Amino acid sequence: MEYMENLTEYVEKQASLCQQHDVIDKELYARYGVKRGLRDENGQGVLTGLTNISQIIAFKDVDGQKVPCDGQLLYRGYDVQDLVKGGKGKRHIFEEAAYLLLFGELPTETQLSEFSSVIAESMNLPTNFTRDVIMKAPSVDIMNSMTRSVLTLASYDNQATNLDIDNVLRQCIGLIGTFPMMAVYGYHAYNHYENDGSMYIHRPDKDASVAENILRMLRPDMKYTELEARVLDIALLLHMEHGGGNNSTFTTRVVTSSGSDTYSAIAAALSSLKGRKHGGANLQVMNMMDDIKEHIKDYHDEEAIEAYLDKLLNKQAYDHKGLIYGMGHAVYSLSDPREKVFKSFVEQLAAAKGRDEDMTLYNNIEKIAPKLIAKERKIYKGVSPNVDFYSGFVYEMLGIPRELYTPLFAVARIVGWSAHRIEELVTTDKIIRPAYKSLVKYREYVDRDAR
Ligand SMILES: CC(=O)SCCNC(=O)CCNC(=O)[C@H](O)C(C)(C)COP(=O)(O)OP(=O)(O)OC[C@H]1O[C@@H](n2cnc3c(N)ncnc32)[C@H](O)[C@@H]1OP(=O)(O)O
Ligand SMILES: O=C([O-])CC(=O)C(=O)O
Repeated sequence: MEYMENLTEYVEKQASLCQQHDVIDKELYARYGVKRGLRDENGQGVLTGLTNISQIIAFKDVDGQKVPCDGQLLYRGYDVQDLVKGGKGKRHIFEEAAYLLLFGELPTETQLSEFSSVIAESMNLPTNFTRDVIMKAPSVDIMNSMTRSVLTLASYDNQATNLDIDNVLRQCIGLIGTFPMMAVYGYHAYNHYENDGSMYIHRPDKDASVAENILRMLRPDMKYTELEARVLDIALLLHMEHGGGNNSTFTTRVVTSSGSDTYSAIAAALSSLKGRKHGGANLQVMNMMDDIKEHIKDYHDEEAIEAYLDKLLNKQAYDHKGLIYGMGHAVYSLSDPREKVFKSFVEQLAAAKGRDEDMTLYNNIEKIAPKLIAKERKIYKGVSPNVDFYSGFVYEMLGIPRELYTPLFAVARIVGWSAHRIEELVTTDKIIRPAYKSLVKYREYVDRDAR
């Protein structure tokens, strides 16, 4: 107790030194031509690599001018919206896109069936891993629990550091198969030990798809409807991949480039994804919506909604960070195509589940927030709702607990991380090491007794 009090006092005193010595005038970035966040104001990222895995389109060329356009996302050249349409009425949509991202081609029926079986067979953790690792020190933060599980899996792999492509592929497939278990079992352990809920550890069904198995392992009765599994399958497809530059994939590539092992690279990627400005935003959106609902009684009252959002931007509401979660994107301008797909079925789902009033609130935020952000921040490329805006609402309607929203993002994105790790190993083989302009001025050393 005394130690903690002393430490609190000490860090409060010392933190001001960090503030004083670590602040850098934003003007200097422009003066030295350094791009904050490695992007220019139009969202154009500093080029750091080449990739064949996916493409994000946010601008088009009109008479030699670069102009913002509706967003488009291509997985190995195929538009995700076409992948969603092509998967209509089918199972294994996630597995199909995973095959495409990992191996570069759409699978034939036989290839898909073989791959889906391999993934289902890979839903298999080492003996007692659930008891010894996942159930130990359970936490509300399932992303941390998954990270710990991933790092611990390395101890069970006698080829953990082998970087041969077949070995890395084996490890990646193993992680694609076990991520849903780490996430769902991690939740059940937390729910039991920290939340006084019941704990059930259902084994995955080898004949079920990844989406079906998530619902099966999550629910006490292991039951789900075809529609629920299909919606989750599509949600996973939409979250699988987003270029090499998104924070968690770039993390994967950076760690991979140093020659580190698969478990370490993926643990780092998980640590990145959970951040509130990246994959963690889906949880923040829902918590922010709770706060909005507490303060706004009439969801049709656009003036009241605007006033609340204005408070958010001015750090006077919710978490006082000045962000409207689920809005804005580092690259997209007019729209995020994934949000559009979500929206197309979220409306039907909301009507079926009697959530029309909530839908009205979402619609109004979607209409008002971009204009307000554009007014109060310097946005040069346009701002629109992103993939995280509706995903939490969809998961809520599927009865999925909030603790699993960001982990579900990881369950999908492990495929993109895997594809990029393999591409980095196959093709680049050069350590990533960008430069920082140093503002340091040389100082003569001062003896301790003379300071
Ligand atoms: C899966 C994903 O990762 S999708 C993104 C999920 N994240 C969120 O939803 C969190 C809310 N959104 C954001 O914080 C941002 O839009 C980000 C992090 C996604 C992108 O940020 P940036 O790359 O800085 O975007 P951009 O260059 O267009 O932003 C310009 C300015 O507007 C601000 N801005 C952008 N979006 C928002 C927002 N939703 N709320 C408040 N301010 C915003 C930025 O912070 C930036 O301010 P700054 O110049 O003072 O740093
Ligand atoms: O691309 C980004 O910066 C963030 C994003 O949408 C994703 O990773 O899906």
